[in-house]
Amino acid sequence: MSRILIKNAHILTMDDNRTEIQNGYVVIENDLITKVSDGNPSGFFDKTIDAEGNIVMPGLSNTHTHLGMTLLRGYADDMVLSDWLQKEIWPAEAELTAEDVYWGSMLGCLEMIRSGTTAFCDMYFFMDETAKAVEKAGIRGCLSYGMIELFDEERGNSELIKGERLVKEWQGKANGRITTMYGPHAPNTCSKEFIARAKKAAERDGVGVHIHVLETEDELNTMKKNYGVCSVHHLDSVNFWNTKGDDLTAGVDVLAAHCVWMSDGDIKLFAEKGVTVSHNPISNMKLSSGAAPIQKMLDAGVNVALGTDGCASNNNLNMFEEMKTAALLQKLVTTDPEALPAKAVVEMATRNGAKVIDKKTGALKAGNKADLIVVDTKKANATPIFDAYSHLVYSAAGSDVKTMIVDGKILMEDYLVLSMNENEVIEKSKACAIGLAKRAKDKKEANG
Ligand SMILES: C[C@H]1O[C@@H](n2cnc3c(N)ncnc32)[C@H](O)[C@@H]1O
Ligand SMILES: [Zn+2]
Repeated sequence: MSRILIKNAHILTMDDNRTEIQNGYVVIENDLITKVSDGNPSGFFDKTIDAEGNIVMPGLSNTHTHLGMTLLRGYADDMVLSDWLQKEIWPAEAELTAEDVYWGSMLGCLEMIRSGTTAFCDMYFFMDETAKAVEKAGIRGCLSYGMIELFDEERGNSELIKGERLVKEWQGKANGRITTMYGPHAPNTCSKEFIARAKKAAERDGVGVHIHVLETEDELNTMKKNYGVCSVHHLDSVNFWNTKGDDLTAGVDVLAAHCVWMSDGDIKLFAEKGVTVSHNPISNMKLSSGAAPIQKMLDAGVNVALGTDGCASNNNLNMFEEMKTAALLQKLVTTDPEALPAKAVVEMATRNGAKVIDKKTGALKAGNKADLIVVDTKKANATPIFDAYSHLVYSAAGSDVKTMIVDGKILMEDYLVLSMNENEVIEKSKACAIGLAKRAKDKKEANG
């Protein structure tokens, strides 16, 4: 058995009581937390980490990513979503290879480790490669193959097979660090019949579903024009939002990314059904998609988590930036400075996201999995700290994350990443990105 002690910590447990402990310690035995307390620890430890008064908290959960897209960081900016996807991103993605996605995913894992994200929910292609990267990097990943049916039944059949294969092969692998979901892309790229089939498969396999919904006003208008209802009600007619399953036995998580154009009725429905929303404020602002009504969702009792979206629309995976932006955006659009206070944002970025990834993460307490970070407070931007939540949201940087433990393993210690060769990942992913961009450009020119 391996025993790790983290001592002299300013602990934010993020448990049900949001207990905050000054001068506390955490004991980790193998992959689990066995004690979180103040006072003096006793016993023998294989490894002691002196937190020196730094903040120790659950690792952050990035609940909406397209990790292989990390290679497309900065590939096409300053465009409207439909043009951006159809004219730039999808043609480039058509040139992706398995090797590209492996190194893009490794790069994404590296960036997440360096900025405090211990777990993420992904939807992309060549997912075996992302799974291999997660296995190697040591973090936690909830992976879905992005199924784009395009209202073509035959294409839908083959997409569903790919989605199923990921679930069958990877669910629970890497000591449970890898989990899976079904990922029907969106209600304006997939028919509701197809999305309903994906949901049924998820219930059968006991895994969740991950979808984009009401990201743009254009989606809302198109759905209303074509079906007479918005995306949320369109999919409610096939029970897509039910988290209990048709037979009310097998509960599955439903993760809805963006949710910018939600009506009050949609919000009420999500609260009743127990849907988790992944709010992606930076991507929504960058693509001018709009501002999701997050304070309203929280008031209605919706479980709202936070995500960065892919690296081509953000353009990074830094959850500290996402936290600050989320808070500022709600204050701006509601003209209410009390909207989305710092503590609520930290809840979104930790425990709320953890609910759809692994229910034994997202809070530091005995019995939970040991997924945590140490945030360095010996910094100018961390002086003084009157309130730890305020510091994390309004002043801290991703690069202040000093040490990370996932599943009881130290992935980064004192700013040194231990689970991969950082230079190799940067060089290999850069070479892949250059090759990918060149193939995409050549193809574009050949097509005139
Ligand atoms: C899984 C699929 O989702 C696409 N994708 C990436 N970003 C977004 C977004 N903001 N909205 C919709 N789709 C997106 C990826 O480019 C991939 O094609
Ligand atoms: Zn997305």
